[in-house]
Amino acid sequence: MPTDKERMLDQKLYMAGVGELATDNKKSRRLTRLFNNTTEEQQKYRIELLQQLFESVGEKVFIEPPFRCDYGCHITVGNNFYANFDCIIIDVAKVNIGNNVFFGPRVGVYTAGHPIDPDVRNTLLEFGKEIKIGNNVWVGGNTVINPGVTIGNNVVIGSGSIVTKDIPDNVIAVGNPCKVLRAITAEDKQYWEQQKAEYEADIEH
Ligand SMILES: CC(=O)SCCNC(=O)CCNC(=O)[C@H](O)C(C)(C)COP(=O)(O)OP(=O)(O)OC[C@H]1O[C@@H](n2cnc3c(N)ncnc32)[C@H](O)[C@@H]1OP(=O)(O)O
Repeated sequence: MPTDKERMLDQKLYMAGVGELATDNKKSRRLTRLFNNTTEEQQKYRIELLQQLFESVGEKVFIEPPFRCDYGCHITVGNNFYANFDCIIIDVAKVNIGNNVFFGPRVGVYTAGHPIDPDVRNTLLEFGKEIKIGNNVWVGGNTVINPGVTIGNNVVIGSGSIVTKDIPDNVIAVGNPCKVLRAITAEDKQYWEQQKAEYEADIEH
């Protein structure tokens, strides 16, 4: 017979807050409280706390406090991750974040769902669906990523988007519900490389 935690990670209905889940949740509350009480002088300690909190953490990870999550131990973060203030990750299922991912302020990554039927919902049975975010992704501020969504590689999500369906590679996607606005092309690369060259020629070294 599986435990509630095993059913949760199998993306099936489970009862929150019981058994091992209660222990995991308490650990996460403690670590996020310690993290959110750190100062900017405590970067090394911040990383140590994230290493205890997350399933795995890459190099050069910077999360602006305050940060909140349900369990932490279901979150995998790649290299060069930056999350601006007030990021919330509800990780009742796995959340996999690739390399070079930037979050604007108030990004919500919500794996959790509740039954549509109120009688079943009111029993407090719930479920989670995994979220995956690829490499080289910038997620604009106040975006919500819904349960089960996969965002591809080289993607920009506009501010205030509600991402309800998968987003393919190499696009800008915006809105509620979030839809592809356009592809990211060689012209974008050329434009931004030009801007960078101008900066490098201009700036005092
Ligand atoms: C780490 C950090 O990120 S901190 C900084 C946080 N900053 C942000 O969150 C800003 C995020 N940036 C955006 O949302 C930008 O609008 C981008 C990057 C998605 C697009 O920028 P641009 O390529 O310059 O797009 P542009 O302004 O030309 O808009 C193109 C069209 O998309 C629409 N659009 C742009 N952004 C959005 C959005 N977030 N939601 C809905 N529609 C949008 C525009 O209204 C415009 O529509 P139109 O063609 O009908 O006039």
